[in-house]
Amino acid sequence: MGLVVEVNNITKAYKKRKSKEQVQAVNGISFSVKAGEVLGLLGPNGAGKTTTIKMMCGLLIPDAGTVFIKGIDNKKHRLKALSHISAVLEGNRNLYWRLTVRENMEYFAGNRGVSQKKITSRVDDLLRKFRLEEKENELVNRLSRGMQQKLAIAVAMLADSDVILLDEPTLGLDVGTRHEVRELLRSIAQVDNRTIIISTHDMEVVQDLCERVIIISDGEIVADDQVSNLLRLFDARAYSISLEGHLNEHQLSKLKNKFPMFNYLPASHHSVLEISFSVSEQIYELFDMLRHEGVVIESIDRGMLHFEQVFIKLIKGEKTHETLAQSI
Ligand SMILES: Nc1ncnc2c1ncn2[C@@H]1O[C@H](COP(=O)(O)OP(=O)(O)OP(=O)(O)O)[C@@H](O)[C@H]1O
Repeated sequence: MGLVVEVNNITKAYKKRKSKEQVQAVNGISFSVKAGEVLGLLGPNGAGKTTTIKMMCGLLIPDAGTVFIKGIDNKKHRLKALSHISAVLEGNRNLYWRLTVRENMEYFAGNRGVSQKKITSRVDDLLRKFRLEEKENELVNRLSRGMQQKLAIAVAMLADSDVILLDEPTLGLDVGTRHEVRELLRSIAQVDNRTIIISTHDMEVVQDLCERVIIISDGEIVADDQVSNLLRLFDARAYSISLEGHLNEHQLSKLKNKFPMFNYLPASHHSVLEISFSVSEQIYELFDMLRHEGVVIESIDRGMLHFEQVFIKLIKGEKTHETLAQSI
């Protein structure tokens, strides 16, 4: 499979408004994306995800580094490179609020080069697929946030772009609409075999949709791997340990000093320690410590991890990209 997106060592600093200080939003990020890949960009607030997306779709020019879309430099041949991209940015900024749903679709279809003959059938098709037919004559500013978001994604689907960039597609949506948007994205990814890059805080989007995830923290990549690999790697080191009786304050603080990532759940006659380790040998250190403190272990089970916990570990610097690669 060919590379559709190549991001090479991009950096971007913003000037703070009132001072001369600079914020280094993106600090030397490189990655490439293959045709048909669904990639998640994850990171805490202010990590640099939106800045990265904006540099990919030509809304911001990197201070250094290059972005190639289908082998075309998006700085030197901006329009040609961008003809392969559709982007849905935060806040549905790509919609005209005083036009109706259908008018928006028709306007953008023409704008993205869909031939006059095909516009009606293409728009009808997408309105049906996105379940927006009943709202086709509604002004966009009267739509709910979820409908606006669905329309913004439908608009991005009008052109047959090779790459779809989505910035926070499920932000601020209720549970039902979030689910619906996830299902739509899944069908787009599966049926159309397009390259999709999604920046998100929504772990369900990552776990359900993305094959691969890049985690950004402070403008740098801290992990770049298949979601399944990351889950497996940390899953093997997560345990749920049932203890006789309860731990006292002193024992808890000793644990905290040595193993910062644990959950202590006291029940009536026993307690449960949910704990995960950065290296598996640490479990023996835990056994030693518990034995030394006279704590009796009732049972040990393998813990279940959700991607959210993996994410928190990576952000806390438990593993870097290099060490992850070595340990897989
Ligand atoms: N226009 C701007 N002017 C100055 N600083 C900015 C501007 N846009 C972003 N920043 C700063 O750059 C850094 C990266 O911001 P960015 O929006 O790319 O992060 P993000 O990962 O998308 O965050 P979030 O998840 O909160 O949307 C942050 O420190 C942010 O405050």
